[in-house]
Amino acid sequence: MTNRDDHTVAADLATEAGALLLAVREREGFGDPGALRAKGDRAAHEFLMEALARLRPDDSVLSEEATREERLDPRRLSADRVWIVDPLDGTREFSEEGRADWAVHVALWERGRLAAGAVALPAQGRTLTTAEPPKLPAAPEGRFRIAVSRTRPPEFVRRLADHVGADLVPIGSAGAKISAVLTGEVEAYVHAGGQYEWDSAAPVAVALAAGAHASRIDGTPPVYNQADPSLPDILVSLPDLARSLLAGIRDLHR
Ligand SMILES: Nc1ncnc2c1ncn2[C@@H]1O[C@H](COP(=O)(O)O)[C@@H](OP(=O)(O)O)[C@H]1O
Ligand SMILES: [Mg+2]
Repeated sequence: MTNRDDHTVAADLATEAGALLLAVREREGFGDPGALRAKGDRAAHEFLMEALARLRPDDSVLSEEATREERLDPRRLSADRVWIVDPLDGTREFSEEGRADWAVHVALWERGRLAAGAVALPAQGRTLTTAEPPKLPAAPEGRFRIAVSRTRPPEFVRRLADHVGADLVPIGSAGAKISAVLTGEVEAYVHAGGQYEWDSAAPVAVALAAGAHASRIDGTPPVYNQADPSLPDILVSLPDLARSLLAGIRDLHR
């Protein structure tokens, strides 16, 4: 089993789950957003669980949509390889007609590091993947843009933006926001106040493979496949902006 195979598996499964989600949206319509969200979550989760069991039967899986018992299964903690998946990130945006800021995340954690990952953006018709990491844009000279949650923007990010000379761009889904950094729609993503490993594992895998900066907001590396999957804050940016963003965050927290 080569590394290349894992990159391709991640990309193919994310893309295929994304196609399923587009079909669910098409079939169900937007009349009952709660039902649409539930059907999307379930369809993508079941597809990914079945596909990983078939293609990688010896590996563990940590999925947002697993039951609490499945997520707490201690076998994952002694496994060498764990797929960390978010079948539908940006669930709220998925259920809003016309929005394209939702994603499917498939990452592979292997012996302490993210080994492969893919973020499908089905409504944007693209998948970002470690199989072929995106080429990063150059950082702008002057003001830049920081992506934040549409619904739960951390309180300090507004002050951070003023401090470092940036504008805020609200976007749904952690995967869509990190992808926006990698494709040049924004230059950074800052989040704090709550999130889980599946929200960031796949997009961080792609970001790191592309040469972007990805860390906790205190500058330490994000660590995955922990007993408690809470990973409440994250900073992803073009590499040249990381130093001033981390310094700005430190200044504000003093
Ligand atoms: N304060 C918080 N606590 C827990 N999860 C959070 C959170 N803020 C954001 N998230 C999760 O991070 C993902 C991106 O959120 P946002 O679009 O607001 O930036 C969403 O994942 P899901 O859509 O998979 O639930 C959301 O649930
Ligand atoms: Mg999520």
